[in-house]
Amino acid sequence: MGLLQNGEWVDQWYDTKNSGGEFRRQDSRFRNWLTADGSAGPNGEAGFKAEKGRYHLYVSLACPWAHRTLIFRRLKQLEDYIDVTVVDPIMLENGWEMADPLYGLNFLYELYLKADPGYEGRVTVPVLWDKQEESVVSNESSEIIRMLNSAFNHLTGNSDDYYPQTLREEIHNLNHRIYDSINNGVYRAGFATSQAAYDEAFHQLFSALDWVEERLSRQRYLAGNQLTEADWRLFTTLIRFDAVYHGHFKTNRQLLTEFSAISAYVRELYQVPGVANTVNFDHIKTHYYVSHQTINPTGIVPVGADVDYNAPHDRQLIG
Ligand SMILES: N[C@@H](CCC(=O)N[C@@H](CS)C(=O)NCC(=O)O)C(=O)O
Repeated sequence: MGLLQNGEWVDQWYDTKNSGGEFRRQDSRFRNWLTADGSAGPNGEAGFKAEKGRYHLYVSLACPWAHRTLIFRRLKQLEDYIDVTVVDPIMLENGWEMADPLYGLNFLYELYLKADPGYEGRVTVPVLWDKQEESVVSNESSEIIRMLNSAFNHLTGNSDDYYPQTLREEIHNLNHRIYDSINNGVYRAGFATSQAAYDEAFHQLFSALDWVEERLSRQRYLAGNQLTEADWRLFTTLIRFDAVYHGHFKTNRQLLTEFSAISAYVRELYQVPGVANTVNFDHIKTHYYVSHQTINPTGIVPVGADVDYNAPHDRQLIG
């Protein structure tokens, strides 16, 4: 685990010394948008037009942020339009490693340097790469899924919409609360290096999960009766919860299987056609337990319970 400084890779764990033991996530730096006609998106530069075969996704199957982009690639039938490289699950002193099909690189940081030799900071997945410009379109999953949601519709004919105009305000509110307390909340608990920082993250996480449980016991999806990006963003954290976060990140007030609405909801999303193929528990468990040596120095991967995500969910009875 490390970062780029002055054009060099430096092996370094997260620095929590200046923030009272709190983990603070670095903002993503590449923020352009791929659009149907190549016009500029909400931020970044223009010139990234949706085209078959032009873009490549670098993902980790372990990573909840990267997982979102794989789900959208599948739901939006983009497999023939955007190809994918999966990095190795174990991330140690060299950061993410891979057998790169495009340039024969071994490390993801080399790709970042190719895009920008002056890049400073952490080297993260997902990366949406433009083969034509040989640069990164975006390394921010929340924006990549919005691009995939609509930019290729005219090419694929798939107009399924997970970010509908009428629900946007609701989706923003949900995302805001869920990002801080749940998606990033599990990391804030797991990477905390002071009791106070851990306690705060732990309580925020479970109070948010209680709120989600209550909501999902009344309605089928987070924003009502329609499946939206807010659900997919939450799903990739929930599916990792019992296998990894509960033990490894010490988010152990209870297992997710002990929340009845949430666990049925996770099963429903898991059973959406194509989604189960994007979930790889082997990569998920190996990555966290083996890569985070400061948290789990023995590198032993706990076996855990066998949860049947294919069991009936009966969510169609709600709402
Ligand atoms: N805000 C980013 C976060 C991406 C991220 O932090 N990915 C993790 C893996 S789950 C990573 O690559 N970490 C490497 C590091 O921090 O050095 C997004 O949503 O795309």
